[in-house]
Amino acid sequence: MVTKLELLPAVDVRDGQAVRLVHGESGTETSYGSPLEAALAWQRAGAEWLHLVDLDAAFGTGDNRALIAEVTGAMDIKVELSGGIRDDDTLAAALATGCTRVNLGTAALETPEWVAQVIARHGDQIAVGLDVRGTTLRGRGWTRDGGDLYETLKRLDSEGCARYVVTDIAKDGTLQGPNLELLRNVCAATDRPVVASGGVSSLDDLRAIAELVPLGVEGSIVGKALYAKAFTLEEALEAVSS
Ligand SMILES: O=C(O)c1ccccc1N[C@@H]1O[C@H](COP(=O)(O)O)[C@@H](O)[C@H]1O
Repeated sequence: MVTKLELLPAVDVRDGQAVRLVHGESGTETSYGSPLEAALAWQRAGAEWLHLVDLDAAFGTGDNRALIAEVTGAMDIKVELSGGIRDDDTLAAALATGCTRVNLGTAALETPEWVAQVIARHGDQIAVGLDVRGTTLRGRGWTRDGGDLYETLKRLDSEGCARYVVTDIAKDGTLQGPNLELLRNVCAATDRPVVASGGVSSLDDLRAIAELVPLGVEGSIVGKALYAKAFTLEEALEAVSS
């Protein structure tokens, strides 16, 4: 149980570049250069976590596996890895990078038996990404519906899932503020820690998410706001430090 909100600066990789998308839609990329440089910059700024995403693997347009392994290997901080981790081979490759945990999206919707097995086998190293539009989960690069958020949450809870990364797709990459109501509702539906994702635009947004720590929000992913220089990571860490 954390008392202070953890921040996870994001590095999303597409075609070898660090990018940000709007609503997670392919084709909306803004490029921010080298993923390794971005990750090292967040580490130098004091991050304790990195949220590293292979977008090509998530979209099914190839993968950046070697680069993701290079970036993870270069980090002294904890790494949460996601995108395209859907079977034994991709999970083994992800865990072999030395990452702290992986975040499963599509697999939790399409191959629930496999996900139950890997939760049982790997425990805290497995998080599930609940990527939602309204209360409908989306998989395969957020292009396909994958069932009801709360039914899936109930199933995953019963299987022992350690934590959830909750993304409001409508907010992601928009700088429109987080969906606090969604976070409150998910926290009310599970006793597992929740990592918030999508929409952070200001230090006040982070303070508002930090107020949900007593409800079960453990961390927040921060992406576009950092790349757009709405604030620095140092300022963000300071804002949630008490
Ligand atoms: O992070 C994004 O912007 C994003 C956009 C579109 C698809 C996925 C995205 N991110 C991460 O990918 C995993 C899902 O990958 P998969 O379904 O397991 O292959 C998701 O949890 C997000 O962390």
